[in-house]
Amino acid sequence: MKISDLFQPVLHKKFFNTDNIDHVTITQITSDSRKVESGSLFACVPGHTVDGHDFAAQAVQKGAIAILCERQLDIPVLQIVVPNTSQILPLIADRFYGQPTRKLKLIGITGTNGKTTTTYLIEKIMKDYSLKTGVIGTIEMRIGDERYSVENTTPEPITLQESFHRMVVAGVDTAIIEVSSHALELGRVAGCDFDIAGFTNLTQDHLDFHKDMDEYKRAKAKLFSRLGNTYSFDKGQKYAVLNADDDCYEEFKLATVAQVLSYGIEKPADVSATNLNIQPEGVSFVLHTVEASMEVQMKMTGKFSVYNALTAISVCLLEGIPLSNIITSIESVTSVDGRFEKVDVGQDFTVLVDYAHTSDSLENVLKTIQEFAQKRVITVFGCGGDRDRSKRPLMGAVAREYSDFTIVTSDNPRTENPTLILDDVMVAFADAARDSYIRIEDRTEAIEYAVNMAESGDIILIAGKGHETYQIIGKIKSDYDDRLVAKQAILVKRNSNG
Ligand SMILES: CC(=O)N[C@H]1[C@@H](OP(=O)(O)OP(=O)(O)OC[C@H]2O[C@@H](n3ccc(=O)[nH]c3=O)[C@H](O)[C@@H]2O)O[C@H](CO)[C@@H](O)[C@@H]1O[C@H](C)C(=O)N[C@@H](C)C(=O)N[C@H](CCC(=O)O)C(=O)O
Ligand SMILES: Nc1ncnc2c1ncn2[C@@H]1O[C@H](COP(=O)(O)OP(=O)(O)OP(=O)(O)O)[C@@H](O)[C@H]1O
Ligand SMILES: N[C@H](CCC[C@H](N)C(=O)O)C(=O)O
Ligand SMILES: [Mg+2]
Repeated sequence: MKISDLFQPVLHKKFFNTDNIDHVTITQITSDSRKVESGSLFACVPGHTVDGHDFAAQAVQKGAIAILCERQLDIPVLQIVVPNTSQILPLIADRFYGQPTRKLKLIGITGTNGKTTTTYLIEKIMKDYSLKTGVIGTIEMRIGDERYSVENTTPEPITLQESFHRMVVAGVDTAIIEVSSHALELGRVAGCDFDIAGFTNLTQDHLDFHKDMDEYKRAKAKLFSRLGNTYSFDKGQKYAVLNADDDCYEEFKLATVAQVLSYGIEKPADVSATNLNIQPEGVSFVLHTVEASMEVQMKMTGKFSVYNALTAISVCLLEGIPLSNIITSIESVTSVDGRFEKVDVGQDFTVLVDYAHTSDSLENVLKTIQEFAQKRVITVFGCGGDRDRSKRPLMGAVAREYSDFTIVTSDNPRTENPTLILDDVMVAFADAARDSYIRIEDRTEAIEYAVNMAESGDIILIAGKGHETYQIIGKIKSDYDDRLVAKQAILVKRNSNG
């Protein structure tokens, strides 16, 4: 694409080291010098760890023919200087890839918990209705049935727009993406033309990145405040799907010019659920929409699953999918990878692996388990390193309150000292009965301990890593899967018991 076309709408730009930009054509945009190919535009982004400007010379050596930067650099190559590269990048990425989100229906789901599950439910309903879908989120990117790995829940803008472009080429009708608060704060989704924005809930997480809960909330609010008033009106009506039971409801409703469809269980809402019956094998409820009331029998369980279902049902109703089709699809979903996933090799106790990594999600999952637990609940969990420190004692307190026995262990310590992370969690156990908890830093040993102590009818919850297939210690990412470790521990226990 011609540089002159790419930058045509960008204000406050200055070109250096060129007499005429009309003939300069670039073949790729990247903000990572390691990914530069011949003919690239390299965008220098000041990051949290390093400054992309320091890699400009390297990028040119690798074949970059133009640099987008915030200050003129002493390198003899075409430079486009703008006040803030991070702000411009999403817009030119969108332009470079042919404004793909104007050619797709785009659904964004934000909130602290439930994004992955909700996007999965929406995908299932749409696929069953013969729509071609694309999904981007924590676990992976999917285009139709093809799966691709991702680095972030919401990728940086170039990868994001390139992914949408691939979806357009593949004939996708609707893209469904998880929109993280990091993405909203860092402007990763600024080039996206959302049609529907959905909100799950807001509870504490990521306070290492956001200054406080207010700032975290403001980041989430951006998805709704920008919906329908910043980018393009050509695709038709915009909708916000909001959780009437969440404290943010009124604020987000006021923040958006889009039409609001509300859902809820406690408060009156356009789409609501009553008569919840939570069982180990699923939850049933009566669904009410403006159209009808009907009984729904989900194979996923817990009140939180009903919330996720309500969000997905609301989004799909707005997309014009018949209610009966929606319900049939919702009822057919058994589980989402690593969410309340059973590890079953015929043992006489239950083992559940779940991605709960916040105090709210842990509480939801444990409360659900308590609804049907007959014997002891044994919880194995830890907290990630280089992440919100203040959630550690909160998760500890939740585990302590809702478990008969807690095993505190490691979960991706990253560059932090695992012992000190566990110390932060253990604050919650300062005055707990000595026989109600243990700390075992090594996660495999912790899981083995839980399996070995389990008796018939007990329930073990292994929380925090869910679908993850790795453990990050220091900067080393090694293969690790709670489900495989638990399976192995059960088999060893069985063999040693004869
Ligand atoms: C805090 C945060 O979001 N960090 C993201 C950010 O990293 P950073 O600011 O540290 O970047 P940096 O390493 O300083 O590099 C600055 C620039 O120099 C470039 N560079 C760097 C090195 C080099 O050799 N050459 C080079 O060109 C980099 O490509 C970058 O453009 O930019 C990187 C490149 O786009 C991201 O991969 C990285 O996400 C990291 C991996 C991360 O862990 N992010 C998490 C916190 C995150 O975003 N999480 C959310 C929510 C998760 C949830 O759902 O709960 C998510 O959406 O994933
Ligand atoms: N609606 C909900 N409310 C509260 N907790 C939930 C909800 N849905 C799921 N959970 C819990 O939160 C965990 C994470 O769910 P999910 O992966 O769907 O959320 P997410 O928002 O995508 O998380 P992340 O921010 O890590 O991407 C689940 O394993 C479950 O324990
Ligand atoms: N997307 C979340 C996942 C946390 C999962 C947990 N296993 C951890 O590593 O803390 C994050 O990066 O904060
Ligand atoms: Mg997710």
